[in-house]
Formats: sequence, structure tokens, C-alpha cells
Amino acid sequence: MVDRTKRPAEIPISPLVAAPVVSITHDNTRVVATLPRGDRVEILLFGANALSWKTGNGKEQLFLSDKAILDGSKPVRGGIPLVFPLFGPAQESHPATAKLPQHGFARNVRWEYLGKTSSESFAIGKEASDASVKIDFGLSPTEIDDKFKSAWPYSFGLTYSITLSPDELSTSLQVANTGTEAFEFQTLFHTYFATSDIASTHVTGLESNGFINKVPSPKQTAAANEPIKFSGELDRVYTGAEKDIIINDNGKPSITIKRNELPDVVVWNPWADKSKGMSDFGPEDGWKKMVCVEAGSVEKFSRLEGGETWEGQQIIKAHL
Ligand SMILES: O=P(O)(O)OC[C@H]1O[C@@H](O)[C@H](O)[C@@H](O)[C@@H]1O
Repeated sequence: MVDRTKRPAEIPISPLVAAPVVSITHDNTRVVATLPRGDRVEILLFGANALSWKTGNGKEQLFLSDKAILDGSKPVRGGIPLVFPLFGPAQESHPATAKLPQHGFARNVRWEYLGKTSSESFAIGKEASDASVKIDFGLSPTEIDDKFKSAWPYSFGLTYSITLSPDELSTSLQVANTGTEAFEFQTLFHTYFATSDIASTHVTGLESNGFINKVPSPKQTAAANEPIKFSGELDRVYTGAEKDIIINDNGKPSITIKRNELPDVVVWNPWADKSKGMSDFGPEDGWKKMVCVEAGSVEKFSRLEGGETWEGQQIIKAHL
């Protein structure tokens, strides 16, 4: 008799293992993407503000104030706020943006989640750990309040793409002038990086660049020819920066920032007194645990003719 309880030896039994996949969850307020190896990014629709980016080892790479307001009543203190179409306070010398709030309106409005446009690549021979995902958000005049519309009455379309890859996050903003009238804009990724101690943090890559030193009042300053170290409030706009920027934490590179079409870099730490004056900044000594290194195009206004598009991108690599 044939024993039907036994399988022929030549047919291997493969265990049923679910293939790891990229997971995307979203609700009315947030989108969360997770890679098979654990990298994770969480984005609030208000401001399309990334709140958290964890690398595969579980380490949080962004700083988010524990008093940040996340209900849409004010911009988020931390993560990656988006600055558009104005950097800093409005200036009478630039009438087209003179009625906008500090850093523009993009961080003050709810963006539309457009979905994931590319996903994990389980190509034959590729490990699941190579998977990456790109998620897109959109903003057009229909999404912004009347007060912003009348302050900046142009036809535009913004597409903000966040790509999460192993130990890497890319953010890219595409600005389209969908009308016929030209407009001018500034933009910046106002990234708050987590660092273990600001006193032993230094930033390299900007040594040979001149900068506008905003503290105590804006002053054009010559290149310092040395890495940036922190021993008090620091608020500088470096212009025409060509090299990659490296944040060093305790003497070791922790983050590298590469940029496309973003010639300026703002470096900011509010230190004790200024952060104490910010009602949404916490914990009280949180300024020791953060450094803002903000890739943007802010020294001048960029002009976009009707029908034209512009795109700027930063690629942030975490060193583990
Ligand atoms: O408090 P806000 O509007 O988010 O701005 C924070 C900081 O943003 C930085 O980019 C500016 O250089 C600083 O001057 C400013 O204080």
C-alpha cells in the first residue's frame, strides 16, 4: 500500500512566510510609511509636516517639540516644516509677499495626500531590505484660505514628495506656475535634526561660504573657514553653498545632506533664552537636543513664468 501521509522526498516543503512589504497607513490627519526593515516616516497633513523619521535601527532622526501644536491652529514646532513662498518675516521691499506670515503659508494649511507613486522593488535578486517608497502631497489655491489667497493671488500647484529608503529620506518640492502671470518665491525645508548634545555638535561643508548672520541683527559676514560650532543662539543664512553638509554628533558624522537646486542653507539653534520665549517649545532644555539645518533657496526670490515648473530636493543620509 502507498503511504499517502508521506510526501515524495523530492518535493521540498517550503514554509509559508509572508513577504515583508512596505506599509502605508493614512487617516484624516496623518500618513505613515514603514519599510520592511523598520525605517518609518510619519507626516501630518497639516503643513505636510514630517513629524518623525526613524531609521531601520529605530533611532529617531528628527526633533519634534513635546509642546508642538498638531491640531492645525499653528505651524508645527519641529520635524520638517515647509517654507513657501516666503522665508522669514514679510518685507515691504517685496510687495508680492508683504502680506504673508513669517515663512509663508505652506506650513499653515492642510495638504492633500496624493498617494504613493512608486513603491517597493521586489525585483528578482533584490532583497526586501532594498525597498523604498515615495509618497506625494499636493497643494493648490483651492486648499488655501481666502486670506492667503488674497495675500498671494497666483495660480500655482505644489507637489511635495517624500521618499523613504533604508537610512535615507529625500524631500522634494515641485512648484508649478499654472497661470499666465509670473510669480516669485522663496522656499526651504526647515529640518529640525535630533542631536545628542548641541555643545558637541558641529556642522561642516559651509566653511568657505559667506553668510548673513541674523543675530543680533542681519549682517553680511565673510566665510569663517571653520566648522560651525554652537555656544549660544546661532541663526545664519549661508549662501551659494555647493558642498554636501555634514552634521557631526560627538565627533562622528551623523547626517549628510545633499541638495539639488537649493543653494542656500540656514543653520539655527535658538539656545536657552529664545526657546524659553516660544510657547510651543519643549522640553525646556530641548534646544540642547536639536539643530536646524535648512536647505533652501532663500537669498533671492526665484521667478517662475506662467506655465513653468521648478524643483528642489534634499537627500538626507543617516550614518549609523
Ligand atoms: O518660529 P518660526 O517662525 O518657526 O521660525 C524659527 C526660525 O526659523 C529659522 O529658519 C530662522 O532663520 C529663524 O530666524 C527663526 O527664528
